[in-house]
Amino acid sequence: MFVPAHITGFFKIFKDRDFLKTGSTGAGITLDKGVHTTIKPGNGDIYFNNKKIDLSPTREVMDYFNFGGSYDVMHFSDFPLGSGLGTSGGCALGTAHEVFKIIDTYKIYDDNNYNNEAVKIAHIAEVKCGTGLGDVIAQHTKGFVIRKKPGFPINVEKVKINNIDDYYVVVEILGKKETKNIINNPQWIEKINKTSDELLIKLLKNPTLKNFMDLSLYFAKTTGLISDNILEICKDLKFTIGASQAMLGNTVFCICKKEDLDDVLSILKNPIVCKIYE
Ligand SMILES: Nc1ncnc2c1ncn2[C@@H]1O[C@H](COP(=O)(O)OP(=O)(O)O)[C@@H](O)[C@H]1O
Ligand SMILES: CC(C)(COP(=O)(O)O)[C@@H](O)C(=O)O
Repeated sequence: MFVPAHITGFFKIFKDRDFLKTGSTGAGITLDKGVHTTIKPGNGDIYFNNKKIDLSPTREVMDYFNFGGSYDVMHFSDFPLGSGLGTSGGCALGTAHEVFKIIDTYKIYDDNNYNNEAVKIAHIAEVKCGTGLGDVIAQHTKGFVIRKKPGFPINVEKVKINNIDDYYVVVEILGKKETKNIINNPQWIEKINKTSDELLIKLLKNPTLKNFMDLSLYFAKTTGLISDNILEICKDLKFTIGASQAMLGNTVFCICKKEDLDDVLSILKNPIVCKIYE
């Protein structure tokens, strides 16, 4: 199962005793790169790019199904963990889908039921582990996704992108950032939430990629989440549709048209070229 990476530009945090009501509002885009997950008979081990690790959201999904003992989960990811590209969410959602395929060999569930249950299980795993709030819902929806309400029932707007093939998303990963250190910190929550309310309204009024990028950079700067280094890179990339810091990572991302791609690649040191994935 392939689950696309997801870049959040801006978001607001909602915590609730009910994990299904916990989540985030905000906006982001999914990419044609992400994480492929398979499951095979084994000992309950988790592998990430062939390295055995105990990845908490994946473990959470396996435990939900009491799946620990007899299968291994293999994640093959285009991006490292901790880069603000929804990799943990992709691992959780891919695991949930693959487990469903195995446990329901008699097709008791119809595909739509699969989908809904897999998304809920993966979302709960992310929220419980502190590794995400809205990625799974965005990765399930795919494309340019505005999340209007947190958690479930899912309430999102999938924005139609005309001439989607004209756009490139270029990312550069400059380091790691643990999501849980931000979304569980009261000071950060306060900064994030007082900034993001107006942004959602502004984007819904003018749902363009340009406006998304402008609002994302405003969010990254106003909350203080953006690093000085990434802020400088974003200034160098102002000729593009827009550039900002992927939330929550130490990663810069920009959206550009094909005619500007070579100039972007000349500025970034280790660029990864992606497309928007719907
Ligand atoms: N080597 C590792 N072993 C176990 N867990 C890891 C390892 N490297 C990263 N992780 C975990 O992966 C998760 C990454 O989630 P997150 O910070 O949300 O990053 P992302 O933006 O990739 O989703 C964190 O819980 C982190 O502790
Ligand atoms: C921004 C974030 C809270 C974390 O995203 P990541 O670092 O990619 O796990 C995301 O889950 C969201 O709610 O939009």
